[in-house]
Amino acid sequence: MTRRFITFEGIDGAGKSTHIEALAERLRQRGGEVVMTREPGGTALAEKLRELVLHAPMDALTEALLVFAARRDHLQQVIAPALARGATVLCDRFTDATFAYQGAGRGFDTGVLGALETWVQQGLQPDLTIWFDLPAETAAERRAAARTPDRFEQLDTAFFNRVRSGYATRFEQSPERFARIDASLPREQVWAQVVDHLERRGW
Ligand SMILES: Nc1ncnc2c1ncn2[C@@H]1O[C@H](COP(=O)(O)OP(=O)(O)OP(=O)(O)O)[C@@H](O)[C@H]1O
Ligand SMILES: Cc1cn([C@H]2C[C@H](O)[C@@H](COP(=O)(O)O)O2)c(=O)[nH]c1=O
Repeated sequence: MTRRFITFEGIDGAGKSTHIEALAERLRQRGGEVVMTREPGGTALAEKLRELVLHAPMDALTEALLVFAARRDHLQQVIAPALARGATVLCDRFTDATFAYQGAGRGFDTGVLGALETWVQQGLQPDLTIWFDLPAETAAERRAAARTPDRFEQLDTAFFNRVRSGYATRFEQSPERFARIDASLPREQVWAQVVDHLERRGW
């Protein structure tokens, strides 16, 4: 069975969650185990760290260390075992989010983030990263209609413009790994782009 590690990225409110469940269903219909998970989170320990990262005041280094600590536990307990048994793992956010939010958004040293990435992941990278890209203003309008904001969602458009440019930098560094989706379009057209990228890979 083909093991695949697919991650979903984008600024808050980009529309990732809307499509992950549908993609899981599509892949299940083709046979094989599909594991849906998220970061920060995905294990009991990592979900506790998620609560802190999303709600407790802290500086950018603390934030970066906590998301990587959560990631290490998640990789050890969930992602690596699932990939080893041949499952497809769909993960709502991964390390590109750390470069985008803590790196570009908060201004934290990306060299340090790169060192942590190497230590924590030991070379493991997603096979495909679906990046839901849209203007910060559009995402803010969607979030406003949807929910109570957490620590990140309270930040201004300038922060989310930096986060978006952080994703663009990661995209430029590894274009073969990324599928960039125009997430400003209506849901059906966003989904059609997701399917098109999978079909291009024969998935
Ligand atoms: N293409 C779309 N057009 C208009 N609204 C959308 C579209 N896709 C999703 N939405 C709406 O925008 C809001 C945010 O979507 P969603 O929760 O899927 O985003 P997200 O990227 O998972 O956000 P977060 O990462 O912050 O959890 C929801 O209310 C959702 O219904
Ligand atoms: C993995 C990761 C996440 N974040 C931020 C990005 C979001 O604002 C939240 C997660 O919320 P979501 O609704 O589940 O998308 O956490 C981060 O700053 N750094 C990271 O590495």
